[in-house]
Amino acid sequence: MQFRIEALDQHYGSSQVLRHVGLEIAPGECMAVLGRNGAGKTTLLKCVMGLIAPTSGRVLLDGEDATAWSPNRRSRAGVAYVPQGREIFSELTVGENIEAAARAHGTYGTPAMEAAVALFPVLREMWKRSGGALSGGQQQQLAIARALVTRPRLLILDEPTEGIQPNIVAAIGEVLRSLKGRLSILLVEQYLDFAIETADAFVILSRGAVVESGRAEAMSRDHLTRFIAV
Ligand SMILES: Nc1ncnc2c1ncn2[C@@H]1O[C@H](COP(=O)(O)OP(=O)(O)OP(=O)(O)O)[C@@H](O)[C@H]1O
Repeated sequence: MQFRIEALDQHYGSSQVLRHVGLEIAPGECMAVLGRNGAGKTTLLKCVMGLIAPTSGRVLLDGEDATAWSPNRRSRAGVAYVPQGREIFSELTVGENIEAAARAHGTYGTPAMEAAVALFPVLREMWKRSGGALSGGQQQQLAIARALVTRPRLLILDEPTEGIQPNIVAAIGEVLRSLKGRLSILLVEQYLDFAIETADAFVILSRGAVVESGRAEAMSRDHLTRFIAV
């Protein structure tokens, strides 16, 4: 998907949380958004998904102005969002979580559903367990698979590595890298090594504004660390 944000402003009451944020992701690439706590990263993702309306600015999906679209319409247009904290249905089984998403998007029983599940072998093993019985890392894998079942063309991830054991972080990183080329990824991430291994481009937010952006190969680890070190 061709994805672009133009001059996005967002306020909570009188406090301005996003300031003229602009960015663009080339089809099939991963952009990582870095920034300290409270920089506005989650707010930015919510504006992209349509969960909150920006005060001004535009969100463009394949060149179309989607700023006023509902989250549902964005989802049908190919945007999938994995929020921080994952928000899977913990009362439902792993299979039911996947199948509900697939039914809602017309992919139930299709190769697309099977392919999304196959990316995380643990999900088949745990198919009949309730979502709430999974470890945090397994829940994150379920949340990503559930997003992928919808066949997105833009995948939005809010801190997918947060609080997750290293071997699962590695598995998630491998999956994201394998998806590049087929879909675009907007990744908010505090874990710098993961972002460096995964992203093609970076945007750094500070107090709601983009203070730095560029191709991954042009940004050293030391340079990036300066912006996110507390
Ligand atoms: N619903 C809300 N009402 C008022 N202020 C909010 C609300 N949500 C977030 N904020 C404030 O907006 C600012 C940006 O928050 P946001 O969650 O987007 O930052 P973030 O970069 O994602 O931070 P974190 O890494 O801690 O999640 C913060 O100062 C936060 O306190």
